Amino acid sequence: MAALVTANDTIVALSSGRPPAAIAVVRTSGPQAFAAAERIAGELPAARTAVLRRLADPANGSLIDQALIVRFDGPNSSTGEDIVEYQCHGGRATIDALINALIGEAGMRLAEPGEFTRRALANGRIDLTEAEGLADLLAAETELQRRSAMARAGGALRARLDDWRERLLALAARAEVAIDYADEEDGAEDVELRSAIRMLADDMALLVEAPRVEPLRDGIRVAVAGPPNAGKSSLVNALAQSEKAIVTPIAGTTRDVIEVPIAIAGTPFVLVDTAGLRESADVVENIGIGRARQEAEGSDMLIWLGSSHDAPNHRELIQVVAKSDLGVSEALGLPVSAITGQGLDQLTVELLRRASAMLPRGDELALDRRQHDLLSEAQAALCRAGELDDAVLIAEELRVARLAIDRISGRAGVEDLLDTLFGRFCLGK
Ligand SMILES: Nc1nc2c(ncn2[C@@H]2O[C@H](COP(=O)(O)OP(=O)(O)OP(=O)(O)O)[C@@H](O)[C@H]2O)c(=O)[nH]1
Ligand SMILES: [K+]
Ligand SMILES: [Mg+2]
Repeated sequence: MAALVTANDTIVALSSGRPPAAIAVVRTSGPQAFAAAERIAGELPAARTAVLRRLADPANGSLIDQALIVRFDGPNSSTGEDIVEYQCHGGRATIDALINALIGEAGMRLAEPGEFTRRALANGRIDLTEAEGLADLLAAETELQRRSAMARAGGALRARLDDWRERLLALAARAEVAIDYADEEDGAEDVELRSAIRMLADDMALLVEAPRVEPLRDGIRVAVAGPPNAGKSSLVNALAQSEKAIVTPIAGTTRDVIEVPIAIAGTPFVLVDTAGLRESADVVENIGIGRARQEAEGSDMLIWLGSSHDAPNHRELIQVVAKSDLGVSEALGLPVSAITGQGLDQLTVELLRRASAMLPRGDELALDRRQHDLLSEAQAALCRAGELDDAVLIAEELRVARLAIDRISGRAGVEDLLDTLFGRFCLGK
């Protein structure tokens, strides 16, 4: 893998949570990590053995703290570099004193967010899919999010990609042989090669079609839409069990799109309250209505409170008949009442039922959009290759597929992506 960062600097950061706390973990990684630790803590312990040491500031000899220190030797460390971890007392002043002493040493500086992980990636300790999984793991708030992120952070996707890459290289080698012996017409070998290519394409197709990470990461977007005064905001509040949206008897109360994140049984949803759809002369309301239409079409699910004749086209449309306590005139749809609570349980069950088809199950592998698009590219190239006769063209499609796989794992062409990714990390990770 290409070197992505020049690691002449040794980086320092508080890797544990916000102080004060019982214990803080300060990490250093880079070529000066051991030398700095020796000056502050004295002789270093054997690798991967925690020892208690007095920490003193080399600048003036004053005692900073008594702390456990652990040393990890590169390249077999989490970053691939020499690492020293300090587990000191977790008071603000203690942490500051230690960090100041560390960055006072030659070649040492504060780390940027995600920089430890970035170095792990640059040194091939993890691949891009594991770094992305780690970012999701740090952000996970529900149990479902945690398990899915764990699978990716733990290298399940990396292993799959590595396997595919090996197979692609082997197929490419066979295609090269076919090019060299093109004149000697060995039809049997061609048929075998093409069927091996199609098998690989089928393997990839399974993951291309699997549920995606985004609805799990960001919550499944459920638009609540319909005519003015249909009871949309009341329904959102009832589902969220909290008065998030303004409710009045005045038609046209809601103008902006209001997002209310909720978790139902560990599944993340974002309820989206919208402006009532109607012809309006009001400029502001019209903007809101435009946004409401966009949400109604673009959301993962749509709860529709209007007449079924006016319902927008949506794959996941849930037709409800609101204000059922006032009597249900139209038999089509699920009767719900924000006032009595009728139908709310059935509605939640329906949301969960549809959600389960959109979400990766447990630790089932799932891709995000970028990974999905690249894997589709690879798979499409293999499908084309499986139909070709000319070994030169087959070899070219195999190369296209391998490049796409390499971009998923970060072996090729991802520099533009790294800043965005590591911006999501906390300091010290
Ligand atoms: N009886 C009854 N009244 C309801 C129910 N839900 C809402 N209402 C009333 O209907 C009126 C409109 O409710 P909202 O929730 O503001 O309706 P909306 O669809 O968000 O309205 P806009 O944002 O203006 O489009 C309010 O007076 C609510 O109290 C219900 O289930 N039963
Ligand atoms: K209203
Ligand atoms: Mg409203």
